[in-house]
Amino acid sequence: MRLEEEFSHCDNYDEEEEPKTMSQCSIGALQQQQQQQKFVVVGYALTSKKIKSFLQPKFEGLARNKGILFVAIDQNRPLSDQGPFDIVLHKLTGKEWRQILEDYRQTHPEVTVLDPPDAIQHLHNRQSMLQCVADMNLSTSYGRVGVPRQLVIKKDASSIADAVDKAGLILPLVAKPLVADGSAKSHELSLAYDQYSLQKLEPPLVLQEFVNHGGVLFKVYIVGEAIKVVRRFSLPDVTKRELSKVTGVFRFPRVSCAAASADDADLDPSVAELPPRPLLERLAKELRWRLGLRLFNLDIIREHGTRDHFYVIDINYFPGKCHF
Ligand SMILES: Nc1ncnc2c1ncn2[C@@H]1O[C@H](COP(=O)(O)OP(=O)(O)OP(=O)(O)O)[C@@H](O)[C@H]1O
Ligand SMILES: O=P(O)(O)O[C@H]1[C@H](O)[C@@H](O)[C@H](OP(=O)(O)O)[C@@H](OP(=O)(O)O)[C@H]1O
Ligand SMILES: [Mg+2]
Ligand SMILES: [Mg+2]
Repeated sequence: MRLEEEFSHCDNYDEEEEPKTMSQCSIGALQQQQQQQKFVVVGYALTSKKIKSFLQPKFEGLARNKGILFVAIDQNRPLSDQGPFDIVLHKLTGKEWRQILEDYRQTHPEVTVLDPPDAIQHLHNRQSMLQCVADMNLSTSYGRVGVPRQLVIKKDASSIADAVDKAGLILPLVAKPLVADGSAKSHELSLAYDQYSLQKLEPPLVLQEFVNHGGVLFKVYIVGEAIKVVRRFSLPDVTKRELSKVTGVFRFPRVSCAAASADDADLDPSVAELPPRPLLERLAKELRWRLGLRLFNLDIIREHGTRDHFYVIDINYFPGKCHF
């Protein structure tokens, strides 16, 4: 079932209505509302960090006014004893949890599990994450979309320089932990400027060619068939001059996450121009199908000096700051 269909019978709710919190709704009023129409019940299993960022009271109130109820899943009780749910929304890691969800999907085909755990697992490895984009080889009259050239190093830091040389990768390189499981460590990235310093890196990792993109990236949020694009500040370009002078490996912070939105900044229009909508729609549609996911975002950059050469550098499941 399409995500939009799940919510379609909520469409007669007044969007402008002021959201009410649970405490504002009297039990009687809630029961009356429940009798009048069917609620869409979303069972959620999220980390406390995610609950804080995503399930804010205002959002829950707005959802309730639209006929959508969020109910916490108790991880200490069997999932089948809870609910009934129309949707299970989750972002937890661990083999045990994945198995619980897979079993539940088999026994409850009428419930939409957002999203299937195996499909999400695909994004937890930075190599398999971008494989779909590479396979797609998208090239249209609006532009082309690829992934930066990259190399996986499973172990042995002393062999990295040779491997990079053999693969013909061009410095500087972005070093990213191979596993992207949402842990703080999985977001510890660094930029390596010279061959000699590569031995300082800690495998397992992915080494990706750094693509100059004018210091701005685009985050494309995908929720079912809806997409939303925002600008974020990113790493600045590395000039040839800088590359010839600088040596070493430099850790960098989660720049696109921490940085303020670049949407209102005074930017060079050729850098700030959003990627063409038809190109993003085609990319999103294909990725939804290939990844089997309905709730994710991707980071895409435009190669500086070009109008239409794009690179996807990251894909995240159920990201934090959806701007819908
Ligand atoms: N190949 C690349 N070329 C240029 N800049 C890059 C490249 N890869 C990453 N970056 C920069 O590093 C940042 C972090 O990289 P990436 O998005 O892969 O990490 P992440 O930890 O998964 O981020 P997120 O918080 O979005 O999950 C990007 O937002 C971008 O600024
Ligand atoms: O909406 P954007 O700016 O893209 O930020 C998200 C990141 O891209 C995701 O990688 C984070 O999720 P993980 O920490 O599970 O990777 C995600 O963390 P969250 O799931 O804890 O909210 C966000 O920080
Ligand atoms: Mg990213
Ligand atoms: Mg990421």
